[in-house]
Amino acid sequence: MKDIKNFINGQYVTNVSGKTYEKRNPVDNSLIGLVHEAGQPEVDAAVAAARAALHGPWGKLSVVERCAMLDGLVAEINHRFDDFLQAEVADTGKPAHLASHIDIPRGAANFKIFTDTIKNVSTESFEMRTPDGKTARSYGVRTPRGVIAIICPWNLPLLLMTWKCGPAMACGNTVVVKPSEATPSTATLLGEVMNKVGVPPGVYNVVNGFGVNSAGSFLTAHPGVNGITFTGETKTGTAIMKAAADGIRPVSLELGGKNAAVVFADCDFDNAIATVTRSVFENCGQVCLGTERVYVERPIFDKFVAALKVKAEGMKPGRPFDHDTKIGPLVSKIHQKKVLSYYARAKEEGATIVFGGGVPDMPDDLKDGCWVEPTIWTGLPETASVVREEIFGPCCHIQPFDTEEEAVRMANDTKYGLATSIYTQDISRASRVATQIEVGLCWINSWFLRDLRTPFGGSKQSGIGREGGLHSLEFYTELRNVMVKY
Ligand SMILES: NC(=O)c1ccc[n+]([C@@H]2O[C@H](COP(=O)([O-])OP(=O)(O)OC[C@H]3O[C@@H](n4cnc5c(N)ncnc54)[C@H](O)[C@@H]3O)[C@@H](O)[C@H]2O)c1
Ligand SMILES: O=C/C=C/C=C(\O)C(=O)O
Repeated sequence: MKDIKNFINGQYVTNVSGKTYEKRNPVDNSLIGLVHEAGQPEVDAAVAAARAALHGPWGKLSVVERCAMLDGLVAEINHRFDDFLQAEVADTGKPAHLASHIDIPRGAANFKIFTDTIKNVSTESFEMRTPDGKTARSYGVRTPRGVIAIICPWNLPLLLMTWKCGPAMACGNTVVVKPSEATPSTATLLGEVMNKVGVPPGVYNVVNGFGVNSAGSFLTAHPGVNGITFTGETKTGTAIMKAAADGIRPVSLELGGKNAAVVFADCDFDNAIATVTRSVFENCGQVCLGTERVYVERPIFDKFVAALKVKAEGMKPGRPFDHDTKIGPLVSKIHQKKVLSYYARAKEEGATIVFGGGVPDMPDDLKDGCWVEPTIWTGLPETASVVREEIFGPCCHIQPFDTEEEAVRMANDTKYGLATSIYTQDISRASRVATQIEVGLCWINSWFLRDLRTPFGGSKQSGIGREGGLHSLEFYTELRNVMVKY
């Protein structure tokens, strides 16, 4: 059984309170280990260590020296690929082939993209004539923002944590990470790698625990934190934004979504089916960019529904390392209960259940896992709960449409604005629709393809700010203007 501790000032520590909580395997509900919950003392110690590290050897490194150290981190994460894979799969239950193609490679890539970016960043300079006839020149100076609080969700634990840690550290900040209570292992494991490559103590810290009245809220309320970057539910984003207001700390928020796929009759049908299958069911539907609303032009509606049903029927649930496993469990019993409540709601509201809607019949040794069936609904109005509210499970509602205007109107009819995918071979129409959809991320004939230099983030109630490439500098650095007269 694992003993999952906090990582503060380069040391693995438990806590003053002695409080622990169980981490269970979502596949079969077996006990993975005990997590030592960080309380106020541990959060205080982590923030103090991060503050001290800013003024120690870390703060004295040049950009090139800092990036060289982080490139060593990239190599060591790749060297310990299997350790991270085992830890992530144990925490989440996700299929190993998914984690080995998405989650773990991004753990390294999310540092590499920012060491490459930061080494080549310039700032602007202007010259002006002064009133007394002399000259003045301005130039920009970027400095680290300071101690960054990083609060992460459970669906892509290593990917989403390093997506914040990478730019934060490449820009010279120090960090205190609060992983999700459901998935503490990879963030905690990364501490070993930080020590191995010589990242000074206090630069990277991990406090495990929950949100309210636990490590999460202690961290966001801490006056020693200079910025908060958060990924999680929109309602949590609201709470964190309120906490950040005291002391006027900036936030970067990646929040919830209720993403649409818009499928036109002229699409490459096989590509559309294959890609929507991924965007609905991949990671057991636990991807913020995932599709829960599918709009299909009427001439191909029946054909599309039938084809997606065949894909859902082929989604064999199973253990992460079984080669024929196509879908894993949800991350926890709590989340399984939430998703099943929406399955029940859809039935009550009169949905046609094309496939799924319940719990799969699992072998005895897996029956206690957090399993749900991949599910497809049709026949509901746009006002139905499963069409309006984020479920974050392997399910979608498919709605026909007759005109482009109707499709755009329905896709935009949500408080969220995270991601959309559009399927058509008419590039003019694709561009026309993409510029009307109110989201931060729009894929055409594709989904979840990522160029890490591009701006990533949500509109409306799906987030604040953009992270990726140069865009991350806005949050992770302070830009100072210096003017000299001569
Ligand atoms: N936009 C994105 O890039 C993105 C990516 C992944 C997940 N998400 C969203 O995250 C949600 C699923 O993840 P989740 O269930 O872990 O989200 P969540 O909001 O319940 O928790 C996220 C993190 O916040 C912490 N937390 C909760 N309340 C807090 C508080 N008051 N103060 C400080 N910390 C607090 C939790 O402990 C956890 O570490 C979904 O809504 C999904 O859409 C968004
Ligand atoms: O579940 C949400 C996925 C988010 C993905 C990213 O933040 C990324 O690919 O950088």
